[in-house]
Order: sequence, then C-alpha cells, then structure tokens
Amino acid sequence: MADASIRKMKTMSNNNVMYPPSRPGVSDKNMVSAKGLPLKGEPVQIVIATENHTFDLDEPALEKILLRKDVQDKMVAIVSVAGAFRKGKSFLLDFFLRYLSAGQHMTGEEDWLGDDNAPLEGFSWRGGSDRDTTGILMWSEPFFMTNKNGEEVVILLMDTQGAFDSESTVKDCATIFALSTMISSVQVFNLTQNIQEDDLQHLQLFTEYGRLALEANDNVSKPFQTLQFLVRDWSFPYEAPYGAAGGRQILEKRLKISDKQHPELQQIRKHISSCFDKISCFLLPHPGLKVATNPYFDGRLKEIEPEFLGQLQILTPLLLAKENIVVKEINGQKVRCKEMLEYFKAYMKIYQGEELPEPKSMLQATAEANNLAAVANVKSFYMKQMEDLCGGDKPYLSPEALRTQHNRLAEQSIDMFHATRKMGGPEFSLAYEEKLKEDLTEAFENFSRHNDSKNFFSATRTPSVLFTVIVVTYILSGFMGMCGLEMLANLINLVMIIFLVLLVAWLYTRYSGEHRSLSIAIDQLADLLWENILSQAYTKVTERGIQEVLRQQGLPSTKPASGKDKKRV
Ligand SMILES: Nc1nc2c(ncn2[C@@H]2O[C@H](COP(=O)(O)OP(=O)(O)OP(=O)(O)O)[C@@H](O)[C@H]2O)c(=O)[nH]1
Ligand SMILES: [Mg+2]
Repeated sequence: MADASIRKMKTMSNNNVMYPPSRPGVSDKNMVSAKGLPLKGEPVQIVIATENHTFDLDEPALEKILLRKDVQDKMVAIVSVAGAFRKGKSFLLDFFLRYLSAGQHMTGEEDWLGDDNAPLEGFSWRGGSDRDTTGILMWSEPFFMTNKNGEEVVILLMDTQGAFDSESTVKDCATIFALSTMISSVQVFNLTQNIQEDDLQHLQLFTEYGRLALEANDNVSKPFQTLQFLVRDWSFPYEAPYGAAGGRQILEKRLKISDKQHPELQQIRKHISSCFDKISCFLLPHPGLKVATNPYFDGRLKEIEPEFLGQLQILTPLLLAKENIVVKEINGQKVRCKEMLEYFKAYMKIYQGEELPEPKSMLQATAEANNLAAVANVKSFYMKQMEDLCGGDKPYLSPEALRTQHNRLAEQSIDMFHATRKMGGPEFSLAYEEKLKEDLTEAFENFSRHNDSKNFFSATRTPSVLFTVIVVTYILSGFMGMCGLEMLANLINLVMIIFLVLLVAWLYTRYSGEHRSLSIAIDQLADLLWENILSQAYTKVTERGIQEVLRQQGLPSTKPASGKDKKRV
C-alpha cells in the first residue's frame, strides 16, 4: 500500500501536471466498489523491476497472498493482462475487479458495472504517454468461486509491466511476458486496432522464451493454457463484428496456415498454436474520446461509450464466470495456491540465472546471424583450400611452404569476409573478424600438426630415439664389461632393457590404439631425449663430418664465426 502511494507520488512528480495522476485507488480510504460496497484489497508489487534490468521477487508479499489459511489449499486460477505499454491493461483489470467483487454478492445476471459516477479504482491506471505499471502486481484479495465442476477455486488477478516502452530492453519485455504466461491460467494479450504480424512475431519470441525456461521441448504437450487476444479500439465492425464471434473470424484469418504462405509465416503460426491449449480473440470497440484523450477522466461510466461497456459486459464473464474460469494446471495437474508459490519462485530463479540465452532485438539478432554466416562461409573456403593443399591423403609439404600458403589464404579469407554484405555495420563486424582470424590460426596449427605427422623422420622419431639408446647402451655395457666394470655394465644393461620394454610397449600402443596416454608419455620422453641430447650430438657429428670432407677437399671451413671472429669481420 505504501509502495503504491510512493509510486503515485513519483509518477506525479516525474511527469508534468499536464498528466493525470495515477489512480491506484488503494490509497483512498473511501474506495468503494461499483455496488457501493468497499473494494477490498490493494495491488501488491510481487515482481520488482530493478534499475539494472533484472527482476526481483518479493517473496513475503507473495506468501501473504498465497499462503493465507483460507487460500493455500484451494485450486488457483490466475488471470493476467500483458502487452504493449499505455494500452489500457490496468484500466481493463479494474473492471475485472468490479466484476469479481460484485460477484461475491451477486445472485444472478446483474449489472455489475454499477454506479455511473463512481471513479474506476483498483490497479493503478492513468492517461499520458509515459509508462505506469512496472514489474508484476497481484491483487491482494483473492476471490472465491465454485466452478462448474464444483471445485472451490481462488481467482487472482495479475497486472504486468507494458512491453516496448523506451526504458525496457527486449529481455525485460520477454521476461515479463514469458513469466506472466507461465504463471497465469489465462493470459490476455492486449493489442490495439488489429492483430499485426509484428504482434505475432513478438508473441512467438516471448512464448519461446517461456517455453525454453520450462524445458518443455517435447513438442507434444502444450506449455501454456489459455491465450485471449484482446483487440482494443476495433474500427472495422462492418468487416468483423465486435465481440467473440468477430474475434474468431479475425483470429482464423490471422492464424491460418496455407501451403502458399512463406515458410517463415507458417512457422510463426505453428509455433503459437503449439504453445497454448486454447486460443481465442475478442474485439472491443473504442471507449470514446473522453477515455482516450481527457486528462481528467477518472473512469466513471457515464463518460465511457455504452457500446464499449456493453462488450465489456460480455468479455468479462467470458473470462471470469464460474462456468468459464480456467484452473491453473502444470503438467496436466491442477495447482493449489501453496504449490503456485513454489512454481513462482522456481520460474523466477530461471530468469535470474544465466542459463537462458538473451533475447535480442530483431536487428541485433539478424546482424549476428549475418556475421556468423559470413564467418562460416569464409572458414569453409579456407578449409577446402587447405585440405586440397595438405589434407588427409596429400603428401608432406615443407613447413615454410605451408605457412606461405596459409598467409595467402588467410589474407584472401579476410578480404572475402569484408566483401560479404552484413547487417550491423563495420564496428559490429569487428568482433567477428577477430574470431575469424583466431579460428584460421587454430585451423592452421591443426593442419601444421597433421602435416608434420606425415614427415617420415618426425613420425619415426620415437622408435629411432629408443632404438639409438638401446644400441648405445648395448655397446657401452659391452665396453664396460671388457674393462672389468661389471657393476656399471649391469646398470647400463638395465637401462637398455627398460628402453627395450618401452620400444615394445610403444609399438603395441601404436598397433592396437589402446593405452594412448602411455604412448603419449613415451613420445614425450623420446622428444626430451632428442631435443636435449641426441639432436645436439647428431648436429655435432654431422658438422664434424662436413668439416672433415671440406678439409680433405682443401675448401675453407663453414664453421660459424665466433664472437671474436665476428668482430674481426
Ligand atoms: N483508446 C483507448 N484508450 C483506453 C482504452 N482503455 C483505457 N484507455 C486509456 O488508456 C490510458 C492508459 O491506461 P492504463 O490502463 O494505465 O494503460 P496500461 O496498458 O496499463 O499502461 P502501462 O501500465 O504504462 O503499461 C488511459 O488514459 C485510459 O483511459 C481503450 O480501450 N482504448
Ligand atoms: Mg498499467
């Protein structure tokens, strides 16, 4: 209640006096329902929108509603209204409140709209172009009803933050819509004037975000229950009449799938149909200019067009009458209030966590897709060229030649990436270009390794090293034996046997493909011996051999100049 008052004051101070004040009603002590009875309850902020674009659940506030003694064990029906901002969602919910509070005292088909001069109160609503509702609010007072199956049901009303205002990101809008769709048994999708293709696209994006959170990807069970398209200010009653029948007509037209349609359009429609158990539509007339443009309009009936009120009297029972109310079900099980609290907490956690991908704006998503496709295309060009050069069955290529070819192809690939038309501009593409360069370098390293493995000498390095050690130790042990150094000879013999065993083990692992870690360890040992001892000895021996040949031929030595010599030169 205090929050609502603070919010009211904020709205008034943020926006000029030109704007009408919020009408939370709750702060008015003398708030009365249409029938003259006090409207019990207040809007409670249960999901709070924070400044850093995250949402927090006010658990104690929600517990206060759902864990009330007379409520917690009863089945629950949650009706939510969601859609773009400033389109009369909260205003509509206040009529739902009137219906439900009058229903507690109604005996039959009475006029629940009530007094012509009573201001409309309940959830905060107001005129003006800036957003009003933030996060998610729930009416504190549950309404009790016995449905057509004789089950006692608690009805809760939920108001949501409007989508597409200038302060919310795509993720914010998707989170509120998805969360309210997951929580509610009836989601009213509030639109104005028509059902447009972009409305369907947003619905697809938001419901997919919700479906992802539920992990209901089996495509068999439908993740959500009832979706009620509500078209406000319907201006073509001569084409489709106001109300449910006209709604059905328009919905059929908009959700029709035909073979002639582009697959993308078909896919949107299939997706929406696969998400909800029941989809319907209702066309509401314009409520009149006073409602839409008068800043001092406070919701009294006498200023609203009778045609609008007439249709409202049809729509409201369609959603809230005991024969129509939809009990919340999850996985085919009817849910009680106290269970709903747990679901609420669990769903909230998913949206607060990191595991869901971030929904993006259409341009950003398209630009990302463009750039990724360009990277993939260029990479496949590079891979194909390199495969032709040094792939699987191609012979060994000198590392220098391979690097030259790589440099040439990498340059060509980057040029190709630049030349590909991509959305998002050069700055956006920069990160993808960097990634492409990294990928090409990594691919080149793999090609190089593969090429090296084709080199006979590097392929036979391990057995050669092991064999050399065996021969040297054999000769050495013989020599030591001849010198009478039996102990040393035995020790060297032991080393020889160890290396013999290593050689056999290496041959076995290479032949069988088993114990690969042992093979890698032996390779590493061989590399170590080669790099630290044998290669140096080998270089020295070959160098000395060359010098000897040159000396015999009477040619000058090719020995590298020492520090002193260099100075002299
Ligand atoms: N044209 C038109 N205006 C309406 C209708 N219903 C309510 N309004 C007006 O729309 C304005 C906004 O009403 P709200 O109920 O605060 O709208 P909202 O969708 O909750 O707005 P946010 O909370 O900002 O998302 C008010 O001035 C209402 O008088 C309708 O059916 N058609
Ligand atoms: Mg609102």
